[in-house]
Amino acid sequence: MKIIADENMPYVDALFGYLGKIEYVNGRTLTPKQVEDADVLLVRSVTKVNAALINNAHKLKFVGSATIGTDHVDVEYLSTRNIYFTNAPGCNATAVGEYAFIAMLELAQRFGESLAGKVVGIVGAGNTGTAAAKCMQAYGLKVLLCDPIKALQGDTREFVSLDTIIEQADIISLHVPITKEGEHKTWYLFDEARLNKLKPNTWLLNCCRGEVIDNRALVKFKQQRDDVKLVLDVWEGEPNPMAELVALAEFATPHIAGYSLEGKARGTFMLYQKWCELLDFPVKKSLESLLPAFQFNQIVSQGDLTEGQLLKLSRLVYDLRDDDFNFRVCFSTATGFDLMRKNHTYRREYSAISLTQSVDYLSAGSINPSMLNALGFN
Ligand SMILES: NC(=O)c1ccc[n+]([C@@H]2O[C@H](COP(=O)([O-])OP(=O)(O)OC[C@H]3O[C@@H](n4cnc5c(N)ncnc54)[C@H](O)[C@@H]3O)[C@@H](O)[C@H]2O)c1
Ligand SMILES: O=C(O)[C@H](O)[C@H](O)COP(=O)(O)O
Repeated sequence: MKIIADENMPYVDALFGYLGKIEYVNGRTLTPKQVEDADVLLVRSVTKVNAALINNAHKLKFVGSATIGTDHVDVEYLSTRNIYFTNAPGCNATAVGEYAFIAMLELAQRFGESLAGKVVGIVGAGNTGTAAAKCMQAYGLKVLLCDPIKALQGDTREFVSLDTIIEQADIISLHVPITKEGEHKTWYLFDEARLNKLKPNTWLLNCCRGEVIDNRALVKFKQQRDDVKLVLDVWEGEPNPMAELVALAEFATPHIAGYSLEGKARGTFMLYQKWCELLDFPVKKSLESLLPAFQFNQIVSQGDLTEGQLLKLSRLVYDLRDDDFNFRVCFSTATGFDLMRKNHTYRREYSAISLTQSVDYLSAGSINPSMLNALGFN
């Protein structure tokens, strides 16, 4: 069996190696010729899987995308060809949630503010939005959720309108899929008119898809409204984001909010599980056995933990400043965006750290251990 896999997908050898011959490819430049004799195609979000790519791949029976988003796949076409398709819903939700939370801690520190006490509006309360909300709520922040689709589906959480979020939230974090049609379409959800409604000093984070914000309008808006702070992980026109916008963002990264080792491993693992299920093979491997122990896997706390110390602790698993710095150096070269993603050093999730507290830990005013556990620490 021939398995074609994106070179940026970890653990393919460990999970699929015994099933066939694996060939690694650059997902962005993959050609029809390269997939012609594939039985299995494993991709990430940069590969457009459509008739143009797989028309001549007559043996192809399985396409797996180790991602949450599916906007790069023509799912209808795959179904007309009877090719099984699966993605990996939720695989990197924790990574995205922690990225958003850590970015907020970073903004607070950079601008001499306290994150505690702020109201956060989450737009899109699915896997990543819920993971982000979990961190915010663990830290005691008031969270407003906007998800008209979930509300209609009977989700029992409390939801508010997007207008309410814009009016009331100090921080807005976007977690919707990109959709171009329908009542709830998200393409340019934040257009010029909506951006102009943002209240003073709003922090706006986009970790979902670049086109959810009209990037040109955002440049114009931010040039006039520097009180608004931006954290942008995704961009219109990837892998070539607008240079003006990168310069205006407080934190800028190349679509790596979901790039924790756990998140990427989970993505590949979910495809492996689906493939085994389909062939009625036993699942012989476990996700835990793939992950190495983290360098700082145990932390002993000697006392109070302030917001600044929580940020320092968070930087052990993920230092956003490094990615922001490296991105600004490399994004404008022809391959900079993709190379940074390819060579990205895997960060870990909070769960990679176990906390042990010394007896005097629980003093007044400290961030207590149950809060850290709720954030995701072990
Ligand atoms: N930056 C990254 O690395 C990264 C990682 C993972 C996912 N993503 C992107 O984030 C998107 C969301 O991921 P997820 O796992 O949370 O998906 P999900 O499907 O679990 O949740 C998305 C939610 O958005 C809601 N929604 C849709 N249209 C909306 C609208 N107009 N207003 C408010 N809510 C709306 C849906 O009802 C759903 O609950 C993915 O589709 C993907 O494009 C990016
Ligand atoms: O949809 C997703 O899951 C993310 O956008 C994904 O993690 C992006 O990473 P890529 O697949 O491009 O490596």
